[in-house]
Amino acid sequence: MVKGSQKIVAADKGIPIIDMSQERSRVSMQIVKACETLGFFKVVNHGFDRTIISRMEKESINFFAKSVHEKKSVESVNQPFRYGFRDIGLNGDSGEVEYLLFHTNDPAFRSKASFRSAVNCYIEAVRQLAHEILELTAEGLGVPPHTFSRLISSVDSDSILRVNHYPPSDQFFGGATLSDKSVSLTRVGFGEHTDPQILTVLRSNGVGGLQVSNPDGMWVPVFPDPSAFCVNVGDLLQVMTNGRFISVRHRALTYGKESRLSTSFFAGPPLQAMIGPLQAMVTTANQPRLYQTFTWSEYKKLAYSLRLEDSRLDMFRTGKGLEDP
Ligand SMILES: C=C1C[C@]23C[C@@]1(O)CC[C@H]2[C@@]12CC[C@H](O)[C@@](C)(C(=O)O1)[C@H]2[C@@H]3C(=O)O
Ligand SMILES: O=C(O)CCC(=O)C(=O)O
Ligand SMILES: [Fe+2]
Repeated sequence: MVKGSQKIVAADKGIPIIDMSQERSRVSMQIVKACETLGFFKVVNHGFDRTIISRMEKESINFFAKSVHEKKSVESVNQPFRYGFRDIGLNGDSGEVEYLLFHTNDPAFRSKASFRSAVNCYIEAVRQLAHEILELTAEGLGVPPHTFSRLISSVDSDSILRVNHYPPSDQFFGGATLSDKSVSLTRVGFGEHTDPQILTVLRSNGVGGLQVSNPDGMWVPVFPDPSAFCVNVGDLLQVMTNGRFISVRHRALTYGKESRLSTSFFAGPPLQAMIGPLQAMVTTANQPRLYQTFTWSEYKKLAYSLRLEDSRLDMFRTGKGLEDP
């Protein structure tokens, strides 16, 4: 069931599509604007090696076509990095989705060498793309270029790769099937949430399902474009920009006749990194400091103790006790 009365507007309405082959200063200005207005944009002409994408997609399709027993056997001991089926997180969330989660510094899983190699190559390439987007973001904001990117390029950065597979609506994993006429064909694949990290870089096959919430409170379906990457601001970037950027709420629905495959890279900092509003974002009386400073480890622990749809950032607003000295 899809709950809530939030209206849905036309696909891609208000979603910026940024051509990365333009002059650098234009790209960086457009990125900043997109992060301020929606917290979400697509990038095209990004230079990502297409063979890396197609290998990753082919291996993922082969993997998800296996039996559940085989899929479960890839599990590493390194929880929560695993194969998951319907359950999301550890606090009772679920959806019409199965997935693989890897820590990018140790994507250890028991699968064939060609899949492991495809995953490793993809991680390196998508990390570089995230790095480039974060440098452009810093340039657009007029802060030192490595302000954000250094956090994700450190050897101990805590980034995650997630591969999601959403079944077509006639093959839902749980509950009623198409033969039950009273059942809606639209289900929640991945419930509404924000991503806790700095930045997410996502791509999908040509099947739709992703929706983002716009500032008018409408859901905007994201038109699927396998040649583009979708980028969304995460909670930490909202904090570092002192609320100037929006950590966008988003969800994935499943309603089509075909399987949807999405691959997301969640760019996170090292666990002990201190995260707080940048000085440059808190200078004037018009921009009072909105958030406390905390470590990513503290924030992550809180995020993982809550439900998917919970707003965690509110707990780190200033004026909530625990102020910085
Ligand atoms: C319900 C949850 C799943 C999640 C951990 C959490 O407790 C809240 C944040 C969720 C999320 C959303 C973005 C990513 O998909 C994810 C891997 C992340 O870092 O935070 C998931 C977590 C998860 O699936 O374990
Ligand atoms: O599959 C998608 O398009 C969205 C998935 C997502 O939001 C996530 O994995 O955090
Ligand atoms: Fe997400």
